[in-house]
Amino acid sequence: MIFALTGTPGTGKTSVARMLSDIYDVRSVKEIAEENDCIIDVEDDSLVIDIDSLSEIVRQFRQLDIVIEGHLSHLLSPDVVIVLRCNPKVLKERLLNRNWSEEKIRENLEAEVLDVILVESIEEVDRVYEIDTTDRSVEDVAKIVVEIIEFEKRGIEAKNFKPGSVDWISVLGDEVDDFLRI
Ligand SMILES: Nc1ncnc2c1ncn2[C@@H]1O[C@H](COP(=O)(O)OP(=O)(O)O)[C@@H](O)[C@H]1O
Repeated sequence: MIFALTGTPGTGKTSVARMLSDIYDVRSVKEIAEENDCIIDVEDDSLVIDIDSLSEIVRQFRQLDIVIEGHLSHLLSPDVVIVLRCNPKVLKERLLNRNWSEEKIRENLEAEVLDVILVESIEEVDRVYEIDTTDRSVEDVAKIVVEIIEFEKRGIEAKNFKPGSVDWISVLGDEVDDFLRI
């Protein structure tokens, strides 16, 4: 089975994937794209990837149990998608530590507020989970991901962490304008 670990940049995919790599075969979208010559371009330190070719390649992994980490992983025809979420106020602090342009940070915060990756995942795949990482340690998030994977490997839907629990617009209230290009 192919498990996609996705989410807006800064939500903790790399950190959680590092913990999972002791248990599962974990690959990043970036490394699979590099190994298979699927990188079209690099724009503002983001990769432009040939998603169709990469999806074809990823299909070969279906016989294995593999976790693919990256904010495009949900677009590679996985069996299950796990979306990490993070309160935009916390996410903003994390992204400010990257030498990204203000515009790029705002775009990513806007995407998190508007559930962009969750919506894309639901459009792509039936089995989608959503974990709010805001007040959880990396270890706790990794434990939840393992629980979901182990349930799904047995053909059982993990009842907790189904999409719909996160609503940043309500949480942010009047502050939401600060995170949207208004
Ligand atoms: N659950 C968490 N609690 C506290 N800090 C976290 C958590 N997850 C990630 N971080 C921190 O947030 C930053 C971004 O994490 P990272 O794993 O690089 O995110 P992504 O791979 O989604 O871009 C890192 O500094 C990391 O240490």
